[in-house]
Amino acid sequence: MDSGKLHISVPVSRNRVISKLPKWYTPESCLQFKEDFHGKVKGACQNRHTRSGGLNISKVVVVGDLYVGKTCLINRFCKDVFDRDYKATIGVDFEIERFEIAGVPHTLQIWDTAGQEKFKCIASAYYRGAQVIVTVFDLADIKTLEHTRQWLQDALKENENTSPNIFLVGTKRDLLSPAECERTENDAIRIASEMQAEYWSVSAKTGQNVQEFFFRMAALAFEESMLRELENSSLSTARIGEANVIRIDENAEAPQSKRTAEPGLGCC
Ligand SMILES: Nc1nc2c(ncn2[C@@H]2O[C@H](COP(=O)(O)OP(=O)(O)OP(=O)(O)O)[C@@H](O)[C@H]2O)c(=O)[nH]1
Ligand SMILES: [Mg+2]
Repeated sequence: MDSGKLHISVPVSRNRVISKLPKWYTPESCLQFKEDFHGKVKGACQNRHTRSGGLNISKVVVVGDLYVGKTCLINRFCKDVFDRDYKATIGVDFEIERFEIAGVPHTLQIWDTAGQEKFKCIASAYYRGAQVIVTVFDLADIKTLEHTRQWLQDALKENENTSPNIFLVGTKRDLLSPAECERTENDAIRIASEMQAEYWSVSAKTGQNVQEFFFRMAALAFEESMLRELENSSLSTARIGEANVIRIDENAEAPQSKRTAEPGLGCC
């Protein structure tokens, strides 16, 4: 063991293993048509060369109007549950999801923010450092789609020097007929292309497209993070541990699962 480092071997659950780059939702809604990971990333994964020693984390921030279904979407993926009763998110919550992608461990830190206006300034304090921004709207409530531009603008303001991956996600697909869904999707895809976002329609209630969306997002975030790391470490590379090994700095603050920020601090 390296001095000052603690090695923890925790297996990634079998349903979080991604071996190939997952496909887009539809070709019209997609920005990246490649069928496989970038050649440099595949090479690095095969040789298991990264600098991070396997502690590879992407921060995902989920934003959108109140009641659009952000929390339900995250809970469907992370816990495979659906709650029909509305419980507003107070400030922010977060979930940690660990994956093995192309044989390399990768973690998503998923920040679920409150849509209610009174919590906006608490939530926006957590936008900084996002590698992925997920802008969510309700397919059955068209004005929530119009508001996504503002949500994205606010999230990007806190990430000016980076280029986060952007997704636009329409929820509650189960509430719409196929014809209604198609009409709203056409509008959403137009807005997504203005935002330079990839578009997905999902239902947290039925689970439709939820895993597919999170796998695609995790894989693209992983690829970006690997490319960034390869660029930064072209001279000094270190061999990472075997897959499923996470190396944690003892001095680093350990992330806790599901933490709720205290409301009432600061400006709101
Ligand atoms: N039919 C249906 N209802 C959904 C779906 N997703 C969420 N809902 C319902 O929509 C309501 C709001 O869901 P939440 O996930 O709490 O909404 P939110 O965006 O997190 O809201 P805030 O935390 O206030 O920002 C709840 O009553 C859910 O049961 C879905 O896919 N289908
Ligand atoms: Mg919520």
